[in-house]
Amino acid sequence: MGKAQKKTGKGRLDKYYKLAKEQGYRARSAFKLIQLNKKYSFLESARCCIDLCAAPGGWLQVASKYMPLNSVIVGVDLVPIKPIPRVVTFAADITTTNCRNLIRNELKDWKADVVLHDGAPNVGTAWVQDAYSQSELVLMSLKLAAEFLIKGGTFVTKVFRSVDYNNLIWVFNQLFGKVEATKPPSSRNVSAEIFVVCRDFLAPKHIDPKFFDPKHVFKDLTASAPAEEQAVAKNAQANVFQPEKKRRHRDGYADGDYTLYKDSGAADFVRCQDPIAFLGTYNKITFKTDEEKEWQKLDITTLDVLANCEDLKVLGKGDFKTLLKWRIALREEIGLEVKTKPTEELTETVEVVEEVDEEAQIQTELERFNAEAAARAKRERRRANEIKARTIQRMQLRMTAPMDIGMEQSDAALRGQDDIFELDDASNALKGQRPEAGYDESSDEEDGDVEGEEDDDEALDSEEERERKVAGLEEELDGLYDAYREHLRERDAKYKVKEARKNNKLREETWLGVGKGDESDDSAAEEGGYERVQRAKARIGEHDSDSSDDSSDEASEAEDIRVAGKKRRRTDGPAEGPSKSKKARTAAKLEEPKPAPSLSRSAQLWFEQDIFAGAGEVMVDDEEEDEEEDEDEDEDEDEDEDEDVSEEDEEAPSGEDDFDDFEIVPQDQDDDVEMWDVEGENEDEIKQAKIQKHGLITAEAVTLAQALVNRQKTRTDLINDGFNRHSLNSKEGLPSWFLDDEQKHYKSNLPITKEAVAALRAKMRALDARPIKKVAEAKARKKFKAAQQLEKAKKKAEGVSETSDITEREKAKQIEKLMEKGMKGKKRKEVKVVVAKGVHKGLKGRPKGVKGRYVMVDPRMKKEMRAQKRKEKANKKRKRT
Ligand SMILES: C[S@@+](CC[C@H](N)C(=O)[O-])C[C@H]1O[C@@H](n2cnc3c(N)ncnc32)[C@H](O)[C@@H]1O
Repeated sequence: MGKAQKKTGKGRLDKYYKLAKEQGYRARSAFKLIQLNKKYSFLESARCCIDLCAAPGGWLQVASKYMPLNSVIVGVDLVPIKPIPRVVTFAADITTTNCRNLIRNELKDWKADVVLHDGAPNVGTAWVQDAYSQSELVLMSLKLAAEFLIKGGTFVTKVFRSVDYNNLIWVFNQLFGKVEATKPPSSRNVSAEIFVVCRDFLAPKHIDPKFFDPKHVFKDLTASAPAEEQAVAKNAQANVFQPEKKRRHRDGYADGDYTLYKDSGAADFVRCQDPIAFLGTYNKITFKTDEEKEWQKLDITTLDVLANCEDLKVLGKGDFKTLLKWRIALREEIGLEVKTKPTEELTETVEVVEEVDEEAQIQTELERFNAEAAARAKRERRRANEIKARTIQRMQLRMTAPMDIGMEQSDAALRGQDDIFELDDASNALKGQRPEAGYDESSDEEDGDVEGEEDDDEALDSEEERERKVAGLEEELDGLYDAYREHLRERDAKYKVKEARKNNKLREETWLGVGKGDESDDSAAEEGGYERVQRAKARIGEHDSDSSDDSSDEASEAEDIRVAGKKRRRTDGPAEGPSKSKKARTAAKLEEPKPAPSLSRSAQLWFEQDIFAGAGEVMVDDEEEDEEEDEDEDEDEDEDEDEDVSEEDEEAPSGEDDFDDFEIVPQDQDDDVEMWDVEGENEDEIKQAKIQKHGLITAEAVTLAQALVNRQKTRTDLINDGFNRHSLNSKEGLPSWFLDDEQKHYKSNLPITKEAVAALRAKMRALDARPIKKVAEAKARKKFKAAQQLEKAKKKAEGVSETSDITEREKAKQIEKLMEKGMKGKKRKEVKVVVAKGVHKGLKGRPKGVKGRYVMVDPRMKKEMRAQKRKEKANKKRKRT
């Protein structure tokens, strides 16, 4: 610590770091002592102070500033401390007698009023091997304090939140009248450090040496060790059940365990009694020993399993399940888990020796015993399952916290000890069939069973047993996951918004296909998209053959689709051909009775998809196009496209032609308005106008438009493309966590071409290049002023030319000057920038050799600002790539 550390990240930007720099303190920690002293005022009245672990000397500086002038201040640290006025320093280890002697020599028979300790074991490669942990260092500093403090003196020390904390406080209380723990504002919240101010030293004549013996203090008072272990196990379980949630080490690190990264051998995982806690604790499962390497080659050790073992911290629930299943299979493979044989098999062994009457009797006895034991085991299992189910239900009803279940899980884990029993006889084998994690789906079926019936034999099958174990685990994980989500939903408003957004997005992303307009969403969802399209096509085809028939609902729906489509098609049908002039087309359109702009529900569903967002521009309306004819360069494109469309229409068979007659209407995400809503007419127009104004704004829409324009695709192709594996996915019966995962990672790939992205980018760049209103105004002002100045100069020049008392040559010179001035405008006064370094450092008043206006700049600030700009630039680049 004594070494100057590179102040980067949090340190650099920290307010106290800057303050320390400004005020000349060697370390930001100086403010901790200032704030502690502000609260307890122990420095002002002190005449002698010892600072243990004092390098680089921040606290010593504070002590020297706040203590009376002629006071004695002694600082000790492993590393030498640069001299500080009025302060004596030593380089020594505070845990050694040498250090004690050095202080004694310095103080003679003086006693210290204050002993300070801000030590932290030097963090380095030897951290774990360091003989003295932080708590031990505190105890050692307390020992020195007890030796040098005056009665009523103050001892200030830094401790870390850890299991030793309470023990230390207990010892402090034995030696001091008042003990208070506090965290000064300058101590970072992320740091686990707390400062304990022990006042009113009791100075007992005899102090029990055990108070300073780490082994004794931390052993005798460590009553909380089992509790801590439990907490660690609980945390570990929570890591598995809720991998998304990050936990803080509120209790500090486990004693002697200061690393975040932990790995462990596969053998430990397979043999441990609490696999869930194991998965939550370690980062990696390794295969180092010969035995483990053998396991790696087994068939059950799939690539998935191996990949999961690599980094446990990134796994989801599904991955954890895979590992748990693998563990069970491996345990069976190596004989740790007893593969329980069906009772029939066991009985057969006895049947071999049937001749002997006595043995037959034994066999019947054994059979009876087996059946009884099985029934008992089953009853127990059922009871446990009922309790578990009830708890999960309670949890879902928010009557109990997920933590409770976690605790039960640990109970279950304890029960897992059954696994290690070697069951040699039949009865033991039957007892050992208790599932590892309680809740069992099959329990409901079993409820109906008559105990001791023959089905029991089947239930004892080892495969089934394993299945049940896995099912139990899965059930439990699912229950916990649901509860966790529920809990999140309750607590986090943002989560609700996220969920809502997710649902909306889901609606957008799903390719819903075409269904009956009057069908409810639910029924539509049950049906495959393809069938719906086929039916819609068929309906439209029917309608074509009899276009005047408006009696049936279906036909009227098809008619509406057709009429709506006509509104869009500038050619008004294939018969008119692409060559028809715009005006003629417009006239024809005006003659036609204006159709209702609304779409059938099916069309709405279809065009709600993201891919059609902004596509309205492609299907530009005649009138609108005419209006903007002269200003929009996209227009040509539009025209081309429309011509394509009409050509295509000509080629298409009549049924398909009519089906193509959809109007592309951009829909609001939440637009659940009925399709026949006439009021929506205006709204649609507004939306169309918006699209017209802003153009295609998504890369998907541009891609589609380009594909249509380049004749790479027809609209029928696009519709057919819409039916992919995603459109017919059934989500029935899938667990919620799986669906959540799917939503995140399993997404349909909408086509986006490089060209489309480039086109959009170019459009955006063109937009960016346009000056904003203010800039344009400023430029105009500048121009106006320049013109005014020129005008003025001209007038002056005229005046000069009219004067008769100077020669022509002088006149010409003066006019030239005036015009030059008028052209250039007013010159800005230059401001010289003077960097406050070298001879200019700390200068007051005008620097030497600098004339005119000047500004002094701090070199540090300049550097920092440059660094900041550099960082921002790098960040932007990173984001772009
Ligand atoms: C956080 S720094 C102290 C900062 C100091 N209070 C200041 O304001 O400048 C902790 C110091 O404890 C010192 N240290 C750690 N173990 C020590 C030991 N056994 N004896 C003496 N100093 C020790 C380290 O060398 C380090 O300089």
